[in-house]
Amino acid sequence: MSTISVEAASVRVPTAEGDRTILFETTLRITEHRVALIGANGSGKSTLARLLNGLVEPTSGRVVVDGLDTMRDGRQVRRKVGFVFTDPASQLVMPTAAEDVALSLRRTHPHKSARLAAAEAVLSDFGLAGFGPRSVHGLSGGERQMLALAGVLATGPEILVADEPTTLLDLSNSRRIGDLLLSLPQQLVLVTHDLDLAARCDRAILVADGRVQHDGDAQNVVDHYRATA
Ligand SMILES: Nc1ncnc2c1ncn2[C@@H]1O[C@H](COP(=O)(O)OP(=O)(O)OP(=O)(O)O)[C@@H](O)[C@H]1O
Repeated sequence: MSTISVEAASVRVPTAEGDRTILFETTLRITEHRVALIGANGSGKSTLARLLNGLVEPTSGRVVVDGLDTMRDGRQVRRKVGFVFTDPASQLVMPTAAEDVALSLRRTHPHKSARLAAAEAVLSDFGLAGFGPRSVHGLSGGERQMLALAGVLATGPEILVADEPTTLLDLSNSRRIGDLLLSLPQQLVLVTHDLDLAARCDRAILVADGRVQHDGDAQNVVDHYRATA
């Protein structure tokens, strides 16, 4: 597994009332396979998750993934750390399912015909066999989320950061995607309000008011959150 180091990182953002700190000086070392970020709405989970692949840059401190600094080595970090958004519409940019996955395969498959064939294989791996020609807009929420996940994983990331990837899904799709995420060989950092899913991770980090409030064995942290929320 990779080592993700958050070193005294804080995030401040400008607001109409002046600068506001949304993540206070935070230090974490993540080496576990599956780590959940949990906590109330607006506590800072997404901000922390976005720091890990450079989508958000620390105002002070730094974030280092296997020796790569997210600010200095942003491109390499983003190649290593894939990010799945809550709303798949944020990342499905091509008209059809096959073209969308093919876009992720540009680097590994420079020739178009081989790329489209590889995209069909990826779709099939994710239970979307035959979906290639379909418009991404005509897919169900679960199918779209699966496609977004397939597209990110097709880029070959070593680490996957997923920000509430099951929130928009019905019970059955949310279970399906949750199970899939936890079964991935990649290291996973999962922002979630699904505490049962969080408890199945190797470690959970509870964020409250821009600070890490509790950190450790996932079941213990989830139990603590349930008892105190
Ligand atoms: N760019 C920004 N400018 C101003 N405020 C921001 C910005 N990004 C985040 N915030 C604020 O920082 C706080 C933490 O946001 P964040 O999205 O990290 O929370 P979260 O724990 O992921 O919440 P949720 O569970 O609701 O998704 C919120 O109050 C949010 O409004």
